[in-house]
Amino acid sequence: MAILEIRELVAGYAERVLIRNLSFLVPTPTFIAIIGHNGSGKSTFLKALTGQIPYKGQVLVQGQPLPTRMGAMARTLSYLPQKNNVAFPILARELVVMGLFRKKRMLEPYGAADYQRVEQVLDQLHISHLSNRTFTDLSGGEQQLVWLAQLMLQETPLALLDEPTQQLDVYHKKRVFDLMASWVQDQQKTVLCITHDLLNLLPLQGYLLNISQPNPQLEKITPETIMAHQQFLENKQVLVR
Ligand SMILES: Nc1ncnc2c1ncn2[C@@H]1O[C@H](COP(=O)(O)OP(=O)(O)OP(=O)(O)O)[C@@H](O)[C@H]1O
Repeated sequence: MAILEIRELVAGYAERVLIRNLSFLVPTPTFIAIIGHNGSGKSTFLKALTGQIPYKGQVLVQGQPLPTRMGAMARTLSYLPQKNNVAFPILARELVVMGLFRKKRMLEPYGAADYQRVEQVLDQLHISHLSNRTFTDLSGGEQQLVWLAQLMLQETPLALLDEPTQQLDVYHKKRVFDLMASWVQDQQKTVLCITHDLLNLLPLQGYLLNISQPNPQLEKITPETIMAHQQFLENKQVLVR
């Protein structure tokens, strides 16, 4: 049974279809880099998968349609949007621990073991020093890493990430791509990640999905395919749909 199957997905906004008849099948846990020009519809695709905008077609995870109830969806899928705002001062570790919400009963407090898990993921991201800092005081890149830590705690079979490395320095970019590779290889997760950092994909195993192409299809990541898509994106104008 396929881990993920997308059948004839059509999505977009009023009068503006951005994703047209997209179909692909992912047989085993894998990494998929979603690439394409600004405005080509990458975030729109993930918004459709997370039920934030209406779509036509089918999305099957382990043979089952994605649940529409938020609680049930949270067991299958974690999602890191491109922008995520917090309007109140909260310690980084308190934001991260919320990644365990679906494992808790209503109003059940977080305990020592939960905070230990938090410290583990902060350590994996090499940001243990941020644990006790006020989230709203952190830099853009630091905040991005804290959100990633929260997503890691959710431990869902499918993770959707919208430009998780956008604001990161080269060290943390590499760290995050390495971690995503390990979620797939060691934990059998399927990761869909929007990115403009094509060169960071070179050491990874998985697939590219170029949403700027007229009929996007999965292509195996190899140095040759990455360079071909890099050139395509550098030279082709944005497709106006
Ligand atoms: N709610 C909306 N209503 C109408 N149009 C929208 C809406 N949200 C996004 N769009 C438009 O849809 C197009 C695709 O947007 P989307 O965010 O999917 O692009 P993207 O490929 O993720 O781009 P980027 O690389 O810049 O993040 C853009 O032209 C955007 O202006």
